[in-house]
Amino acid sequence: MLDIMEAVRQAAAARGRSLEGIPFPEVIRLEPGAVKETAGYLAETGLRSIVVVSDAVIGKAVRYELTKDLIANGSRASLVEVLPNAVGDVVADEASIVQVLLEIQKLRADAVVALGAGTIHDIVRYAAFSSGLPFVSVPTAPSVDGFTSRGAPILIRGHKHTVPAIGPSAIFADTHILKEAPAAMVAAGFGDMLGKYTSLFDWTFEHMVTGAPYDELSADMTMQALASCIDQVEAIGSRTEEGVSVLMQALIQSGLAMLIFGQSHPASGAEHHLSHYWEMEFLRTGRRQLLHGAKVGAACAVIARLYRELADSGLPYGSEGALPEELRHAARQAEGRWPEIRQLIGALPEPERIQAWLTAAQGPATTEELGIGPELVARALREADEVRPSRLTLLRLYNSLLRHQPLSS
Ligand SMILES: NC(=O)C1=CN([C@@H]2O[C@H](COP(=O)(O)OP(=O)(O)OC[C@H]3O[C@@H](n4cnc5c(N)ncnc54)[C@H](OP(=O)(O)O)[C@@H]3O)[C@@H](O)[C@H]2O)C=CC1
Ligand SMILES: O=C(CO)COP(=O)(O)O
Repeated sequence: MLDIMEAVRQAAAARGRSLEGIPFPEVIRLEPGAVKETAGYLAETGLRSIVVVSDAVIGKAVRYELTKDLIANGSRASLVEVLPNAVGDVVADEASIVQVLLEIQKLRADAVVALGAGTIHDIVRYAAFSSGLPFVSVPTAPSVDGFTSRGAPILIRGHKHTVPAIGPSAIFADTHILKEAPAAMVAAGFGDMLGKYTSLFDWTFEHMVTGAPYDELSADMTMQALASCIDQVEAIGSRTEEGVSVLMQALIQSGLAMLIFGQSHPASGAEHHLSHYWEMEFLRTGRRQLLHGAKVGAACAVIARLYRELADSGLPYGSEGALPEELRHAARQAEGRWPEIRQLIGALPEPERIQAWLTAAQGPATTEELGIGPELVARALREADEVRPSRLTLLRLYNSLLRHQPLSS
């Protein structure tokens, strides 16, 4: 398998792009048995007082072996099981973060290990960042692209904010462990990657109509990671060693693209805003959470359908004069550049194609299959852009124009 960092360096060099100052992980291992290297890395780095964070779901055997290795390497180790909320979900919220912070303080820790999937990583990246400590990533499922990113999407008083934090100092992705992850989590990782079709479109759109920063290297890395998953969808769905490795490599690469750009634009557009909206709604109404990537995959098809309709109908102009200046300017730009924008929308896969890929990856393909009803889908389409008002997705411009339409008599 191609060394991931070497591929990044080559891609950057081909563009004459400097990677100076970007806080990449020192070590990226994606191989069978990689978890065994964790304790040695920490000891060699002089990090001896380690808090290992997981939740009860992770196999006791992995936690036991890791803790045993840390002690054998002369480290002090403390294991924290993040507790679930009232409905039984471990979520990245204030309570979980404080639970980890208290343990870090009690042990006077030098470093924190995230042993888990996306949620555990976000709790740890924020708690470690707040404590000025490094964290090491040991992913247990190829379910999200957040392992190597540096933004932490966390729930504060029920609202999903993404706050700056840190990426891992090292990542030990053990394919023996990843391959045993539930099929639904593997399919969710594929769904998170499929969402890059619409996130990359939205990023390009925002750049075109507002001049917001765009980074070709991050965009190309993300697109290439997505293409490798499409290419291997059958192997991913069958959870072969090769399929799971390709998926995990893509998720790491997509996370690195966010790390390089410094924000999540390459990986997160309107499809993520729909997913976050549904997550917040489930939390508010006391329902058990759905997997992030499963929501993103289904939302990608919903957004692709809407954008294709807009390509045919055009945006609902007429009220742009009532928009705040920034949005008014963007609306004018979008009007002027509509032929190019239509062409970009035309390059998005058809929603049915997206759903067929999700099915091939053994995941839910539609919002109905996920248990998200039509009313909630429609409401999210109308309101989800408010989850990230600073991002000018096509959904946000469309909704802003609709919201400012004069009331008809
Ligand atoms: N920072 C970023 O850039 C990104 C962050 N995210 C965030 O990630 C979160 C979602 O993470 P996701 O991975 O989908 O789900 P979770 O981390 O919530 O994991 C879901 C459940 O699966 C369990 N689990 C993990 N690994 C295994 C395994 N090998 N076998 C059995 N069960 C396992 C988890 O336990 P455990 O908790 O121990 O892992 C948990 O109980 C969201 O909050 C999302 O916003 C998503 C993408 C990017
Ligand atoms: O989930 C993400 C990328 O997959 C990041 O999401 P946000 O941009 O909403 O933080």
